[in-house]
Amino acid sequence: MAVWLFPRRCWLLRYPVAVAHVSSRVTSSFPTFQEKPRSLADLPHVSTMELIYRMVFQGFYNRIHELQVCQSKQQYGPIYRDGLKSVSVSSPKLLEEVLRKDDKFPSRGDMSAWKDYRDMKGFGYGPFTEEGERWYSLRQLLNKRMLHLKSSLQYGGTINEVVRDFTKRIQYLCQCSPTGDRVTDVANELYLFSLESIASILFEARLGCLEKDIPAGTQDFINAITQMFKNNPAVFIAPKWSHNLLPYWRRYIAGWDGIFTFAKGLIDKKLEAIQQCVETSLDVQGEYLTYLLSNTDMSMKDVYGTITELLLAGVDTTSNTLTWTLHQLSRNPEIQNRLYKEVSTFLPADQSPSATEITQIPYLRAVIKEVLRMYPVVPVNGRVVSENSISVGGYQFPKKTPFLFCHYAISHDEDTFPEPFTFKPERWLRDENSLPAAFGSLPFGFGVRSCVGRRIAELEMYMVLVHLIRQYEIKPDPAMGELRALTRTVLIPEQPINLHFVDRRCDNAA
Ligand code: HEM
Repeated sequence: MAVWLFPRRCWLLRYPVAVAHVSSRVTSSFPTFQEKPRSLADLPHVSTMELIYRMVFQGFYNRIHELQVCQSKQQYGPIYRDGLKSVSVSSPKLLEEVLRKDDKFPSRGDMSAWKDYRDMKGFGYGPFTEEGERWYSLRQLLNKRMLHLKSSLQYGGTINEVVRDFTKRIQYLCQCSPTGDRVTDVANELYLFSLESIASILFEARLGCLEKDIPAGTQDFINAITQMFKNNPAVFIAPKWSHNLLPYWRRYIAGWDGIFTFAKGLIDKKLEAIQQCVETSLDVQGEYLTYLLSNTDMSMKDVYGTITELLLAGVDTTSNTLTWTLHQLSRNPEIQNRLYKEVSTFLPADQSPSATEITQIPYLRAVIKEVLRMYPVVPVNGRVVSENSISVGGYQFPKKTPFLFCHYAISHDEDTFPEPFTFKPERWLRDENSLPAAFGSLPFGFGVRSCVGRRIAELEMYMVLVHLIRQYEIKPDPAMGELRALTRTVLIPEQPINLHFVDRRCDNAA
């Protein structure tokens, strides 16, 4: 069967992706710009059978990012049809071509699986699911209090408080460990941090994720998110008629139920508090949720949809990026040391740095940029360009062609990033003219539909890193071997990561 599906190409798959030559120079059927534009039909394409074989029998279902590298860089070139009716794009130049021709109200494509749940249960759409002019108005509203640098800095105090509790928790976990410095499953701890942090901004309330015992409702919510994301790819890929026949749909719906029940409970509680203030003529105090709730254009069902989507988007993304960061720093002591020195130079010791100070440390920013290049937390993204037919890479595409952006393959392109599998924050420190191509790594997306939480995510990540690095030297677990990534909608570590947090104030820190 393998021979039938991959007549002359299957040898490629025997090489581990991490060491394979990855270069956008592999442009087998890529036309030069002098040629007459070709059409969709001229593109190299993956058959649906091949895709199924790769996903199911070769196990790429969980490693879609690796499949991007195999298919786009080694087999089909930087633009091809991917077996699901989309056009895959995997070079910085082609990505730029598509994004610069994007619609006024960009669309990521079919979100019907997410919409179906909201329609079934009577919830409104949030920034992910909303489209067209309604999406645009919603984004205008959300951007004001979240995306603009000045407005995001106002959350510095809230995040600092959560970070302080997180470092206390790390200290407690270390003390409980047999060696006095070990934290097991760091990803889980960072997940709790990210959830506590984004919830404290959105709901203006603490959830208790960083306490010794996590409240039961919070744990149910965490489990519900995991369940929804785990079943999400199957729901997107499988035809609608199969939903009620196979178990994934039931699990998917149960996951969403848990997510919305939790978010709705917190929103309703806040609303009650606001109503009490109004009834007793007290000033209504608050930040994000209060701002949305007091916006008369938003119905309650839209508030539920919006806050829930913000909450969802703000947890796995930040926590996984932080997990990969600590993993890389533990494996690269010289980089960690440089970061420690720079942080110590920029910030006065033993003082909680302000949000403004923290966003101005070049090496800290470079470390996060490099982590997001190596592990783009959203490894696949897309656009459907509906307004005009467009030409990309010398091919002419009709309106409504769905494009899939292979961000993992793009940010591992050898021509843009020499030694793409090596962690080198210095890449991002050069002067503006010699920085890597702008579209080589776009972890937060591009344009008006890019990540609304970017500023908050950066602030959270910088703050927690500064606190950790000032207090601890982070060392790897010697028992841990190579660590691969899995695609679970976002890019996650394949196995739990344990780390040693050696207190710098003790003599045993190197
Ligand atoms: C490391 C952290 C994060 C990364 C790498 C990240 C990345 C992304 C990416 C790639 C997109 C799609 C952009 C596009 O299509 O062009 C996106 C969208 C989005 N992100 Fe983030 N994100 C992060 C954190 C957050 C946080 C903390 C929040 C919430 C406060 C958030 C909320 C959203 C929302 C609501 C959207 C949809 C925007 C829209 O469609 O209008 N993200 N993010």
